[in-house]
Amino acid sequence: MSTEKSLILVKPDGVQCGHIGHVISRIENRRYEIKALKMVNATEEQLRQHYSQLVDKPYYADIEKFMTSGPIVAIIAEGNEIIDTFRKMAGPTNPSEAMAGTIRGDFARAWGPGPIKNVVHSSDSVESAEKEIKIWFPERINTEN
Ligand SMILES: Nc1ncnc2c1ncn2[C@@H]1O[C@H](COP(=O)(O)OP(=O)(O)OP(=O)(O)O)[C@@H](O)[C@H]1O
Repeated sequence: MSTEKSLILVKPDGVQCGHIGHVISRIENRRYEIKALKMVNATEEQLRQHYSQLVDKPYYADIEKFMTSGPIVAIIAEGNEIIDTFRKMAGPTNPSEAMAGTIRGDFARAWGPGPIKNVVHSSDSVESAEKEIKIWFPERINTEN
């Protein structure tokens, strides 16, 4: 048993299409605990930190444009092995590959021009979660609680 925190973002497409509640329900139905939650407008600096492995990719400008196209909801959720499990619950990065029953399979618009719009982000490791919680919740002094 390994209790972990994950940083989950409801991306601008998820907010605009009315899926905040759906994402929260998926978290709560799985009996994960929501430790913090807020709506924010992402800054370019936050995104450069969050997507530091992708800033050199040709599609980074698309990511930035998409992620600043509207508010996002940032959530810290905690639970047993939440990191791997929630990524399975979200489905693959490309929503056209995501099965029904996953968040992206159920709520993302699978095809269309422009950047991949896939409703949610969630941390991919304990280290990423710690880094991402600091980016999106800098006001939290003690991330242990
Ligand atoms: N080939 C691509 N073309 C356009 N956008 C992409 C591409 N690959 C990834 N992205 C965008 O960059 C984001 C981060 O990609 P990453 O490979 O980290 O996938 P992920 O971990 O499933 O997504 P996220 O980090 O947002 O949860 C994706 O969610 C998507 O919006």
